[in-house]
Amino acid sequence: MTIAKILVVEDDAELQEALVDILSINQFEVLAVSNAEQALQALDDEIGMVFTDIRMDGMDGYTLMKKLRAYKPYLPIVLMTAYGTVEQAVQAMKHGAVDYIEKPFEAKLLVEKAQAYFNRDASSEDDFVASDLVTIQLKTMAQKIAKSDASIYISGASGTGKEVLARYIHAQSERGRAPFVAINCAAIPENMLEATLFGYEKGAFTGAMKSMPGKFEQAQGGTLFLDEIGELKADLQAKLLRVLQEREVERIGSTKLIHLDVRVLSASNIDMKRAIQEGAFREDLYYRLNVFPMRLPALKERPKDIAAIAERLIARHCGVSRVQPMINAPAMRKLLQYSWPGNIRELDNVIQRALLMMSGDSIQENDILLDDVFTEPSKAPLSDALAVESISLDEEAFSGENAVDEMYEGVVQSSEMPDSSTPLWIDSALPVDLKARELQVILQTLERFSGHRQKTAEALNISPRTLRYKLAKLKEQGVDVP
Ligand SMILES: Nc1ncnc2c1ncn2[C@@H]1O[C@H](COP(=O)(O)OP(=O)(O)OP(=O)(O)O)[C@@H](O)[C@H]1O
Repeated sequence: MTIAKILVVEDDAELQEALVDILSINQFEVLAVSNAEQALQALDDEIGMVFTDIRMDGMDGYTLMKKLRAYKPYLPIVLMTAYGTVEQAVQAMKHGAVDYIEKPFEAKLLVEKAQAYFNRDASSEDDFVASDLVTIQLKTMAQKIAKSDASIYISGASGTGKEVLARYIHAQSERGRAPFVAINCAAIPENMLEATLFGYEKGAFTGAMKSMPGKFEQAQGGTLFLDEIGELKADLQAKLLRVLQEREVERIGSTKLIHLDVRVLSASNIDMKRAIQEGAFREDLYYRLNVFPMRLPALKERPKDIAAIAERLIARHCGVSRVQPMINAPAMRKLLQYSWPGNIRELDNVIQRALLMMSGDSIQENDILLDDVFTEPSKAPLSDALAVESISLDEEAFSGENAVDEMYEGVVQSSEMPDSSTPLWIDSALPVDLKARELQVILQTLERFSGHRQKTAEALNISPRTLRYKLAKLKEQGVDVP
């Protein structure tokens, strides 16, 4: 079994050394790196917690946190902030950091945080939230087949929770305490995929400075999850088939065969039957992967999951340091009536926005910003809507007292009218949503530029004066502006 480690990301060599010493003395396994790029490279299933500095050359700690979150939604991340960035750290906690510590800190505090969060990775049975009959049945089925070593192929649209289901199957299996290694076949550059999957020996190709085990080897004793398997090119499909048949792998540049004890789970959101018919995917490989097929329905096909998963997402984003708000009835109705084309990933975004937007102690209807604010009524693509928005933002004339309202008028008038007989402006929810959308665009852009006003104004294509005016307005309304 692998030993979980704490990843420390700190560019100050002396501080890094001190952190490693303190954690090691307190019996934690530690891996230290000096920047965010190295942290992303070092990330594997052995990392059970991250302490990261915020200001670093290259990618900063916030961006790192977001990337880590996308890859490992439950990984505890603690930000180490310098004086003056605490407010931003608090803001970052709304986006998924579980905690922060202000520099300089005492060794005792570091150890307390490590003890509180280390390995509090929630990849447990409770992760796969199931409240709708269809998902409850799927979960029961998953529990049964988890006990066997059968290959399972999970189909379902993007964001329906295929990886969550795969983790659940692994956790329920006898391999549950061994590694779960996930690889997204579409996310790795084609020329690196073979080496990533099967490993390589030092000198096997230019840049192979040292030998590396592949994902198959890393998953020894456990489970390998091959996501977006439909993206594999023909030559790799043939190699994968051979590895699955022989249960042996050969690193690139080596002739030594390594025996594998790995269960393989795979998933895809493309129509594999069609890919086979079109000759893009090997039928023999598909049947080897698909000993047991499971299909995750779209979120709209399992409406009873919406409330339960929304609550779980709120709990995840609030962590231990923020009181978890309730979703009031009109807000919940809005969630239930929506079609969720992006499934749970989209629900996750909506919940994060709501947590950012809300001001009282519960999430209200206006805090729910759906992606269809523009697309559904006007059938115009979101990009068009944003273009309209940025044209409106551009208008200096809008820096007056009624600027916001004038802006919405402009948007409504310049939007394409729906063919239905209901005029757009009769939709009473629209101006509120548009205002909220503007707030969201501004805050996201500000965040992207770490609060830098000039860069934010340039990116939004508005003058710094207009931005200042809008930020002042937001502050007046009680919005926490970074
Ligand atoms: N049943 C569930 N309960 C709670 N959270 C869930 C559930 N299913 C999915 N999620 C959350 O939804 C997001 C998307 O899930 P996941 O990555 O598993 O989807 P996916 O189908 O594998 O997506 P893709 O096809 O794009 O890789 C993640 O944040 C995940 O934690």
